[in-house]
Amino acid sequence: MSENQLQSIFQSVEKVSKCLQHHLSNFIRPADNQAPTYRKPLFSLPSSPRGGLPSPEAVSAQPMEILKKKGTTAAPVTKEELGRATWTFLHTLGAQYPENPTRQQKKDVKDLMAILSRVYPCQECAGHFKEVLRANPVQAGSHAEFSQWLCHIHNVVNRSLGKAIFPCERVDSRWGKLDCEQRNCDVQGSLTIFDK
Ligand SMILES: Cc1cc2nc3c(=O)[nH]c(=O)nc-3n(C[C@H](O)[C@H](O)[C@H](O)COP(=O)(O)OP(=O)(O)OC[C@H]3O[C@@H](n4cnc5c(N)ncnc54)[C@H](O)[C@@H]3O)c2cc1C
Repeated sequence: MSENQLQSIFQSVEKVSKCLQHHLSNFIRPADNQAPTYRKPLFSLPSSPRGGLPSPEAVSAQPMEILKKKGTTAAPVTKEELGRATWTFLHTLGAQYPENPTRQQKKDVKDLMAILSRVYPCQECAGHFKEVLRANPVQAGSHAEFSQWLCHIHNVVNRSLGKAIFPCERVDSRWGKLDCEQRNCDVQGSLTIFDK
């Protein structure tokens, strides 16, 4: 391949990179009081020799450079933060769960709980959750059944941690449906259980 062809390929990549950079800047914003620190494309042609080719080090170092400059190096997540985020996910799933779930939807939430009890990224919690599921098999025949079951198992975990028991009759007022324009996020249930 000639040097001109290579040059043309890298120019195309640079264009895509600039476009990506523009989109990424929507996700990695500097704090309000900080000036933007990084405006180069993720992948750019240096004005140095090597026939216009960027060094591999320069390319691979750029994303980390962005992270360092933006001060977004990850801090460890606590067990409590992980727990709150997971319960938010699960109760929101319960709030969105349809009145008449399809067979597939019922299977999916059962599988999800089983998988969660295996891969939950806190070993002690995962082991505990496995026992909770064994003693309290998933009930997902309807919205009410599933959201009440989630409330119940959350209370089982609460009790084991010495936390207050949540009144499950209030679960629908604590955990609403996802706030989404024109209910675009609603999960559709079947009219009959034999749809799928
Ligand atoms: C599957 C799973 C297993 C876990 N196992 C362990 C474990 O073994 N050991 C451990 O230390 N931590 C465990 N955790 C984390 C623990 O449950 C808490 O999330 C964490 O201690 C933070 O508690 P919190 O008091 O902030 O509120 P959380 O218990 O996280 O609850 C968040 C919010 O949910 C609401 N809420 C509380 N109870 C209910 C309920 N029954 N129904 C509906 N809404 C409710 C309240 O408004 C509360 O503020 C587990 C989490 C999950 C998701």
